[in-house]
Amino acid sequence: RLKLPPGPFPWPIVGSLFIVKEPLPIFFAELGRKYGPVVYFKLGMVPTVAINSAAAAREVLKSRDLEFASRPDLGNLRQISFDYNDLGVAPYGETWKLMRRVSATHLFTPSKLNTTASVRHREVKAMIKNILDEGPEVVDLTAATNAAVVQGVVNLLVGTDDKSLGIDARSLNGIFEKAGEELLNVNLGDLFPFLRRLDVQGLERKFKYVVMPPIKSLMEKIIAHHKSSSREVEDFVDVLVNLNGEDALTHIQTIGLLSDFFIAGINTSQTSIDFTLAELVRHPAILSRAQKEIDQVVGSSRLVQESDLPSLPYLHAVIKESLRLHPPLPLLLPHHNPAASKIGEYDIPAKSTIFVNAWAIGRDPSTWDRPLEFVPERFLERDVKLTGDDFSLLPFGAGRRTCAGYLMAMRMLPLSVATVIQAFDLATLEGREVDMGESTGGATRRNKNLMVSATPRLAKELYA
Ligand code: HEM
Repeated sequence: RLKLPPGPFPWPIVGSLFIVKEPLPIFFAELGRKYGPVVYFKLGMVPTVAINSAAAAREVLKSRDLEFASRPDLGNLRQISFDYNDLGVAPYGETWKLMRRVSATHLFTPSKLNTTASVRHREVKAMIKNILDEGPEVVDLTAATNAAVVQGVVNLLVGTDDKSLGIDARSLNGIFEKAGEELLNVNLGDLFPFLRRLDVQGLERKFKYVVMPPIKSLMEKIIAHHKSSSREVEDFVDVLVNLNGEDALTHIQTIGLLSDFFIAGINTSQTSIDFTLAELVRHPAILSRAQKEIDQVVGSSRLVQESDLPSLPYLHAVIKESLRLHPPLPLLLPHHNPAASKIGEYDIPAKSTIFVNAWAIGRDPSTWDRPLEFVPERFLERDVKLTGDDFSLLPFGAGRRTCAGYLMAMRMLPLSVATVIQAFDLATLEGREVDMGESTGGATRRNKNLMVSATPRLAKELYA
């Protein structure tokens, strides 16, 4: 007899579907308070486990990492990944290993990232120019930073600054945003496998015939352009089309990997910059301490550079605190165990979907003192790394499926925040508080754009 983790009663066929409430991270945390850190339930017919403690997360992502390193086979994911010819949602196996190796050895190495630092510096300059042009009294900081992130990531990936490409970053991002929205639709075939082949809602047909063709043809245009021209700074496509030997990717794998980077890299970066700036605007003393640190290390005659980042420990503490409270992917990406496994004393049936609740773990009162308060100082006293070796802080996940873009994200995020606060004194608009309302599910976003006053702090020529 299996010893399953505790959880709500599984009704035949529907399981616990009727008690599920959005937002899922909060719902799973509530289940955790009732049943314990490892909760078992059925979403429709699918065995599902919610992990709400650092100790249980350590077991899933470290001790039994290999057993839980796959992803569930979901209809929408299959379509968006060109039939799992990708990295982010491919099952654990040979394609995933190839994609991961290519990403780790050819794209996200420190030396490769150094060669593209100029692209990121250009984009943060665009960010502060956007803010200056709008300010100083009323600035939509979310819009200004989001636009620069899109431009920056897209330039790093496909080099849209190369005018002969004839594609602009915003419209390219637009087609991925649409695909991202479609991804959020619950596919009944995933919950009730006997419906799978029928595609009763037509979601998979929509992906196949409406959503994916424009993505595929744009990616094909971009790849063809890169094969016949070169750029000053090598972008990701340049690297991918020149791979050879055992690292060479097929045409569809190149498209799948690039699409992953668009989907995984843009929203997460925008959300984390936006939340961090919102917390700083809400906490003027913390903002001022972070600005002082930058002033001391960088001065005011030049803008902060990526090479300055290691000398800014308080800035890093601010970033960690923001990611602790507001992980952009609060449930990571779903994990999956193809074979039966265990977590602690409990049996986990084969083919379960595992949600690691990074949101709840980051707010766990048994780990964090004053868990709901924004206190960056806690990370000056306690060195907790973001790379998943401390399982109480998991914004990037951990183990084999940890974020592939971590090194790039941890350049873009601190650089963007540091440049904005070095260049501007930010304050809430008179009489208004920062609205921290968020919609959270698979991914989190603040509901309202961050409106602030932004008074320049540096000489005019630095904003040009
Ligand atoms: C602050 C920004 C970011 C955060 C918080 C973040 C967070 C995450 C998380 C939580 C996962 C899932 C880990 C798991 O399932 O265990 C993930 C996976 C991934 N991320 Fe990120 N990410 C960020 C930025 C980026 C960027 C900039 C890129 C690339 C351009 C990227 C590419 C990926 C990919 C490809 C995966 C799938 C890895 C796999 O399944 O093997 N991410 N990320």
